[in-house]
Amino acid sequence: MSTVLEQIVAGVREDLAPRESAVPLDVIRERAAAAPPALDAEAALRQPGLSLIAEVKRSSPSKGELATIADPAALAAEYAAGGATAVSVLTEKRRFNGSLADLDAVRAAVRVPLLRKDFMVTDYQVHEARAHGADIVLLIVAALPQADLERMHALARQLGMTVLVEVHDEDETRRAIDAGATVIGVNARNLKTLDVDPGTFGRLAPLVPDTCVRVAESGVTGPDDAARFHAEGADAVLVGEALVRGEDPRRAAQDIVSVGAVTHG
Ligand SMILES: O=C(O)c1ccccc1NCC(=O)[C@H](O)[C@H](O)COP(=O)(O)O
Repeated sequence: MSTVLEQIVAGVREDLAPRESAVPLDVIRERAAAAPPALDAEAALRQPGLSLIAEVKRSSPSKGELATIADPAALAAEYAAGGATAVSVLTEKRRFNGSLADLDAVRAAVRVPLLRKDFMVTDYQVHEARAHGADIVLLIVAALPQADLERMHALARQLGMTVLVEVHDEDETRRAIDAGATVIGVNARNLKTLDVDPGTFGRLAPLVPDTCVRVAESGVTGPDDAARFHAEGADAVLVGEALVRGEDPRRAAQDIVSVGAVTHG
């Protein structure tokens, strides 16, 4: 029996085929090269305090529909107004009900760095992310053989993007470091079983070199969780469900960002 992650990746590959036919690799490459330069998301995430990567997430395999989000650009603008350092846009269609059109709409609406959140398994998707204005791409170690991880990491860096390399266990953390990752996301969610273990970040963060940006991903329900991850060494938290389910996403973003507020003087 295949895992949830394998099923998602199989669907992603199927959905990719018609896009590759409509816009061949050499064309998407040219579009990526012609896009306005990527914002330096890594530098933004390295600022003192706790950074928030706020996610536009309609649905998920674990929870089904989370929020309708008729206007992803308006939601992203609220996140940015609330102090989010970056906005993550899920572009996977089948399980998350996202799209590249969402990424385009958010790109047009906000000036903060944008993460294309998808299941990246080909170089084509990396060029595609850049062509649609992404400043950050996610590479999930569990979804990639090491050679692909290293090649796609290098490609995204060549295109000027920041790469968020996602891990869930010790071996994946070592593989991320070997691939040259400088921004490592520890996902509390096991993408094979969907179980969320809040202790994952605390266990793996000490294995991540101090030179890397450490991001705590998944299961952050609000400022208390964010404060705990910050105390355990997180430079940033990636939050989806808690923000999209709330009544006031700007306020919810502010509450998380204020956890790491740096006081001067
Ligand atoms: O969210 C899921 O159920 C999920 C299932 C399988 C693969 C990936 C999944 N989520 C992607 C993410 O990494 C999260 O959207 C992100 O970390 C935010 O998580 P949360 O704050 O718990 O919504």
